Amino acid sequence: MVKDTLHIGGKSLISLAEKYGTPLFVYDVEKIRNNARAFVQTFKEQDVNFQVAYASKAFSSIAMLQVAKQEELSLDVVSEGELYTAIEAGYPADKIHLHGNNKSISELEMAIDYNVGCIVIDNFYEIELLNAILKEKNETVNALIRITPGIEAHTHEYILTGQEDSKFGFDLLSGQADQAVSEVLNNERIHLQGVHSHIGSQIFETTGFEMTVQALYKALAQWKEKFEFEAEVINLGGGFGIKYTQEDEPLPLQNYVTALVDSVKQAANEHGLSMPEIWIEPGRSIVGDAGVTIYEVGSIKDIPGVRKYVSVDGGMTDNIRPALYQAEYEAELLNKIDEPKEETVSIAGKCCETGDMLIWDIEVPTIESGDYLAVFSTGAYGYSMASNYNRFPKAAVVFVENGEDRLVIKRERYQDLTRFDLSYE
Ligand SMILES: Cc1ncc(COP(=O)(O)O)c(C=O)c1O
Ligand SMILES: N[C@@H](CCCC[NH3+])C(=O)O
Repeated sequence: MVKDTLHIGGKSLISLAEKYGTPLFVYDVEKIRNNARAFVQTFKEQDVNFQVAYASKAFSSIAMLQVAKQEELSLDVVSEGELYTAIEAGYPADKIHLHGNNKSISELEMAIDYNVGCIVIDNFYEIELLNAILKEKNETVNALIRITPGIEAHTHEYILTGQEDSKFGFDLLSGQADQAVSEVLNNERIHLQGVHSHIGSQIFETTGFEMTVQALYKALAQWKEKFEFEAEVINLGGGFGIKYTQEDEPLPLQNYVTALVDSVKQAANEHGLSMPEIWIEPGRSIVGDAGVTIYEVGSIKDIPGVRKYVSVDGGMTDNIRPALYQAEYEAELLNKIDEPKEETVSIAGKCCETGDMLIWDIEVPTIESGDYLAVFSTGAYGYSMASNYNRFPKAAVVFVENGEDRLVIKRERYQDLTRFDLSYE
C-alpha cells in the first residue's frame, strides 16, 4: 500500500485507484452541487424568473442526472441518447430542453411523445419536420429559436458557436432569424417562447454575453414591431470557463449570472420590452472541476536531450481534449505528492497515435512505473467524449460524497467491446 495523500470528498484517491483500478474518473459530488448552487442561488438573489439547465453533453450518466435533478436543475439534451438517459434517470420531462443541429424524425418524435419542456429549433428543415410530426400526432410544443448573433467569443475556434459562419442556428445578420421567427409564429402548433443563443465554451469574460444580449434585443425590438412578438424566455446558453491550469483565471460563477441579468434588465428596459425568464445552460462549469482522472504510469522512454515520454494506462480514449483543442491540464503523482519536482516529462496515452498526448512538459518528482498520476479538472467532456479506439474498454466512474464512494459507471469489459459484432465465418 502506497502512502495516502490527496483526498476527494473524504476519500483518498490512491485508495480509490486501488479499489476500482485505473484509469478511473472520480467526481466530488459536493463540488458538483456547489457549482450548481452558485448559479441557482445567484439567480434567486437577483429576483428574476430563471432556469439553469445542465448541459448533459458535458457528462451524462444516470447518477449524474439524478444529482442534477436533486439540485432542481433543468436539463439540456442534444440527442436521443441523452434524452433516453434523462428518461432512465427519471428526469421530469417538462424540465428537459432538446437541442441539436440535425434532429432526426425519431428524436423529435421521442421528445414530443415524452412531452419535453421545450425544443430549441435550429434550422428550417427542423421546422418542416416538427410541423409534420405535430400535425400527425395532433400535438403542440413549446420552442425557442436558436440564433447565431454574429458574436465571436474569445476561445478556441473549434468551440466557438456564435459566429455568423457556424453550423448552428439561424443567422441574425442575413435575415434568416427573421424568417424563422415569422414561420414559427405562423405555425399554430409551435408556441414560440423565445430565443436562444450560445456563443462558445470555456469563456472567461462577460463581454461576449453582454454583446449577445444587445444583439438579441435589437432583433427582439424589431420583432415586436413587425410580428407583435415578445419573448417570454431568453436562453443565453453555457460556456462559462473553468480553471484547468494556473494560467486560467475564470470569473466566479456568480459573476456570469449577475452580468447576464444586468444586461437583460438594461436591454429590456431600453427597448421597452417586459422582463423575460432568463435561462442558461452550463455544462463544463457544473462538472469540470469536480472530476479527476487517475492513471497508472507504465513505460517510460527517455530520449536524452530531447524528451522523456511517460505513458499511462489511458489517454485520448478517456480525454480527447488535448489532441482536439490543445487543451492543457495539471497533474500530480499521488504517491509522491510531498516529494520535490525533479524532472520535466511529457505524459502520453497508450493509443497507437502520435497525437495521443495528455500533457506536454510537466514537472514531476522522479517518476517511476507503477506511480499513480492524477489529472485534474477532467469532469467535463472527458468521459462523455470517450471512445473505444484501439478497442480500449471505457474507464469506470466513481462518485464520492460525505466520505462514501459509489461506483456509478462500471468499467467496460472486453465482452462489451464485441457485443454488437456478428460473425462472418
Ligand atoms: C447549445 C449549448 N449549450 C450549452 C453548452 C454547454 O457549454 P459549456 O459546457 O461550455 O457550459 C454547449 C456546448 O458548448 C452548447 O453547444
Ligand atoms: N467538447 C468541448 C466543448 C464543446 C461543447 C459543446 N458545444 C470541450 O471539451 O471543450
